[in-house]
Amino acid sequence: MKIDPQLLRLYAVTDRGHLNGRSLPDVVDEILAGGVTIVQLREKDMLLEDFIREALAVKKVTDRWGVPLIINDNIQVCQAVSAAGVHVGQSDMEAGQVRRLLGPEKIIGVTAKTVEQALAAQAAGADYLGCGAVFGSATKLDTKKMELDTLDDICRHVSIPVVAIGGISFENISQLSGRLMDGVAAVSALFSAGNPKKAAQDLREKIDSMYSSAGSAK
Ligand SMILES: Cc1ncc(COP(=O)(O)OP(=O)(O)O)c(N)n1
Ligand SMILES: Cc1ncsc1CCOP(=O)(O)O
Repeated sequence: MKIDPQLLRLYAVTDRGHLNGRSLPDVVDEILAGGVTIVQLREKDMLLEDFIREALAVKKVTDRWGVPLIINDNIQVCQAVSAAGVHVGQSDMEAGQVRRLLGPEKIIGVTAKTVEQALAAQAAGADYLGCGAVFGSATKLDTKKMELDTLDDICRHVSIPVVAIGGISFENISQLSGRLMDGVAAVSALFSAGNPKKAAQDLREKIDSMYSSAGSAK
């Protein structure tokens, strides 16, 4: 397995919409100080050169913490900044094609909403899966809620690690206790927090206690 499942424990997905005047690299620095284990730069509406400039600034921070930076959807940006990998969804470039373009070393994450999609992504060379939205999401409105039993079903069918995403907060994260995913991904719980470092610390504490009582997911 290319990616240590523990790297996915607390997966931060960025959203500049939540920054309230703060700079993205600064907030990323704070959440990394709080215990985030991997960062995905997610930009839906940015010119390539701006995306690359931002990715370089964020990568400076993630490199300082020794944490991988994943780029949402954009292979060109991943290659331009030597990011650790790319995350793609079901309506983005197909995972096998991403693997052919990026080669064997880069991390490829794929969104899977069904066991069939999960198995296809794994067969195509995905290194981890993102599954949700487990609690819905106000950040991504074009996503459907995923039942927690579907999340577990996907985890049982694949050997690559799985991260749950969608509406996960300090208040509801305990509902994931005993579920089979390897980690949780969050946007608003980290990026809209008044104190992002504390938000990450609090989530990380809950996650660590979930895994110390439940043991490893697989
Ligand atoms: C870790 C993780 N899981 C799922 C997603 C969703 O990806 P996708 O389906 O491509 O949707 P967008 O993020 O592109 O809106 C993700 N980004 N990260
Ligand atoms: C990118 C993505 N994919 C499924 S839900 C989601 C957004 C999660 O954001 P939040 O943690 O704020 O609900």
